[in-house]
Amino acid sequence: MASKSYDEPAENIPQLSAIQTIPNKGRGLVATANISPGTRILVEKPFLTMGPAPTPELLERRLSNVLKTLTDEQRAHYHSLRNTSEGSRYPLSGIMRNNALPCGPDSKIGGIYATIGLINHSCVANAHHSWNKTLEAETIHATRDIKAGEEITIYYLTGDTSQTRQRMLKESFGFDCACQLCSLPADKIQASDRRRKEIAILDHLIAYSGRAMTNPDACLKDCRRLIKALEEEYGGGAPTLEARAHDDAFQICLGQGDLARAKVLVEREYRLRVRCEGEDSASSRELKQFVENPRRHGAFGFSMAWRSGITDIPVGLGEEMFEKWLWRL
Ligand SMILES: C[S@@+](CC[C@H](N)C(=O)[O-])C[C@H]1O[C@@H](n2cnc3c(N)ncnc32)[C@H](O)[C@@H]1O
Repeated sequence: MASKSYDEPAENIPQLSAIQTIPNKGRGLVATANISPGTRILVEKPFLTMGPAPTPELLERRLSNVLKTLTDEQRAHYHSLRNTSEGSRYPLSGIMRNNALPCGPDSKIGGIYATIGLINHSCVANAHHSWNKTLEAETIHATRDIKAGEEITIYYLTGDTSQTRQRMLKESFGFDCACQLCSLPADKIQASDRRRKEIAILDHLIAYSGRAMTNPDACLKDCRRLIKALEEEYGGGAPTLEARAHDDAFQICLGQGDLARAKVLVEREYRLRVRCEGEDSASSRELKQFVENPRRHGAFGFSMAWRSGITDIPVGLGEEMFEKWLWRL
């Protein structure tokens, strides 16, 4: 896979962050101004990309060849990155494994970034990273309010209870997590674990084969409980999980021919997507067509038991009554 060196940012955005040393984590990125949710903090092209190779020897050789084509500064940066399999026969591949981000949701191509690659993990992250196909660059968006001086963090992995997370972070990335959640006293971590177990159970129930069709009412209420549990655990910092729960609720209503609720739910899902990826991301664009016309979605009209039209969205209800209507309480 070819490597490319990019020095110019993909688009002009104000400088909102700076690289600093973070206790127990090495380098990291810190906000230099107050940042509100949905703000695009960074857009960056990888200075090196690499796909899988048939053998470890070949991957190591390819990386070695690609590194020769980079500038001294980029090469030095690559060698400064963490390699948790130090001492192994394949040091360059170790750095790649520990630091690359996939160039797209299902992409096997990994990219190495001068700045984004220095963002540390948190189990309650305040930012989201995603590959923007149009810009051919990785973007970082704030998902929660970030105060000037606060560290900007992303998820290397999400979900799971603390023990499982710690084990997976150690196995996959070679570190003991020192994030703000993992540093809390035991009783607070236990409370978080309980919420995460509830989230996992609800996820499982909603996805349970055919239940959305055989018991849509119960499934819709589980979506609402899941969204509430996510808000409680992540404080708005898990918009992709919240978006997925809204998508499930959207499809349940569509399946019952309920265009009014489907429209409200897909609008909420769209806002969550935009908050973490921007309006120009592929998934935001795809969702926009369903916001404009939910009927376009293939799930529409499996049954027409809850039949409604878009004009049936109630107007003039207070927030509480509107939520009661939306979730069929
Ligand atoms: C992609 S790098 C991030 C930049 C890195 N801090 C550096 O100085 O190069 C990933 C490495 O950062 C450190 N790191 C990231 N998140 C961490 C966390 N939550 N707790 C402790 N160390 C962390 C670990 O050493 C991990 O292997």
